[in-house]
Amino acid sequence: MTYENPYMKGRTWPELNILETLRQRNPLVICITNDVVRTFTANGLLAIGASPVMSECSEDLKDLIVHASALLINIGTLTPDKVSYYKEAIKLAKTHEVPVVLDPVGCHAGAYRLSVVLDLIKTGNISLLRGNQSEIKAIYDALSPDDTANNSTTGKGVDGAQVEDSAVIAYRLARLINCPVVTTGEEDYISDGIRVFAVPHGHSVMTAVTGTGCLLGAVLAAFFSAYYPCKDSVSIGEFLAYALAYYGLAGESAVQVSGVKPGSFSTAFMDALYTLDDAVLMAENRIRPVVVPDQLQVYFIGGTQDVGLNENRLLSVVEEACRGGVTCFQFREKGMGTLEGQQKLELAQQLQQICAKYNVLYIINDDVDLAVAVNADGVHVGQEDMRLEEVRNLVGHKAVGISIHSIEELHKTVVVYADCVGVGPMYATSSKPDAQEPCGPNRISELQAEGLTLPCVGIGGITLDNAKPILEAGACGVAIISAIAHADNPYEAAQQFKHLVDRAQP
Ligand SMILES: Cc1ncc(COP(=O)(O)OP(=O)(O)O)c(N)n1
Ligand SMILES: Cc1ncsc1CCOP(=O)(O)O
Ligand SMILES: [Mg+2]
Repeated sequence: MTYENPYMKGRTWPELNILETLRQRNPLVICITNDVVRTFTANGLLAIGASPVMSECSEDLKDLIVHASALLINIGTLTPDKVSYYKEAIKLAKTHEVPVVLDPVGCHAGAYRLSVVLDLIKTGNISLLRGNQSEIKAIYDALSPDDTANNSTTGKGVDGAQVEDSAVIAYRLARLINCPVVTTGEEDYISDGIRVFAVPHGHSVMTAVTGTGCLLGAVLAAFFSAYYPCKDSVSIGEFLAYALAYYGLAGESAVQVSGVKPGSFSTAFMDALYTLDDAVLMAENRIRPVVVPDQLQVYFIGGTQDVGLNENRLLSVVEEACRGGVTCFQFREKGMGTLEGQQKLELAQQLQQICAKYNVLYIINDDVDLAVAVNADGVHVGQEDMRLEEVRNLVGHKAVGISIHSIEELHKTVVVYADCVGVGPMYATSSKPDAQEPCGPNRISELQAEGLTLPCVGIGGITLDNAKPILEAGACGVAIISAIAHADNPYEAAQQFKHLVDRAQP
């Protein structure tokens, strides 16, 4: 039986034909790249169906940029005289609305490289930053406004070492510099500053072939040309996750042919980039949504039932809460007199626009069909709602949250299908008439001692005065209805919760 979404009235999301779109467009990718990888990059771009051109001076670039779909700047063989060219290229790209991918090769290994990269980022016109985990961490450490960044450098030379919390760093850096960040390593991560995805594809032999990292930067640049036609059905973060998955799958399939032999692999990899198609990409990708603790810090929940059944009031409270610094919003429309059908759909879309404006993660409560119809960032379900496995099948790479009240419920929950957890009620609540008995903050540490590793928030009866023990017990954040929705000033309330969580966390 085919799945009917009541909000979509026979309409379905169009199939994602990313590779076909890219190949049809045959995008011109201008590469300002390093001396070591030019041929490999050009061959790789041709193999994926793009059109490469290498450019070495601005006189030439002025002519080329008008036809370009993307510009790659790779600082691999950096010299001082190249820096003004990079800057001029970025300026030209901005004038012609051409996306710029920056590959900050080796910036963790030398202060000069790092200062150049920071200068280029400061132009505010980088569309995607792609580096290995050490490079991305070095940039994050240099730009991070607080002392949460650890200024130790990891890795030497241009090959990166594994860096803990790469997903968190990608998310934070994407927000800091306002552009998507890809960080590659044993597992790759991409964040657009709202969502985070893990892409566990590729093969270790790829690190034995010089230029595989640099070619990835060029490939990601080419993918920008295929994003526009897909943008209504997939976020830029998820789209770039597909690009990473394609690249890694090509690596895996090449190894099947070549074996673990760098020379033969190199040839087989070009063949695989050329032959891999959308059917394989869609069927075999192992892209995983990741919820990082930062996304859950201040998790506001609301529906018209929380604001006197007044839609406009809800819109304004949510906008104020987003402006005040909530990191996540859940649309929970539930109870007597609340909206249904088309009216609920329209309100969900308006709320989604507000969240997008403030880079706030947008979750739908209970109503999986609605989450699919509006293409929300995620969905939250409880123990009595749709089964997690079924939810996962319907929502693909959206974030999935689950409620857990007790150790018994933890044992009943198939956590592999979930990405985060709401634990509660922590305290007595008047916002959920059918809530269970309060379980108190210690329930969080008990669940973690019992094996819960997913990031979690406490929920239920939380105020500024009783939030701290929840964070001390191990929650990443607090989920709140009334303390924001009923506040005289929801903006200030949200801001105070954000300060409280920031202070409580290292
Ligand atoms: C973040 C978060 N945690 C828990 C809940 C409660 O979900 P559920 O138990 O399904 O109850 P309802 O909210 O559906 O009444 C939640 N919504 N969000
Ligand atoms: C949805 C939900 N789930 C458990 S308690 C609760 C209500 C939280 O609302 P409030 O923050 O007003 O207590
Ligand atoms: Mg529910």
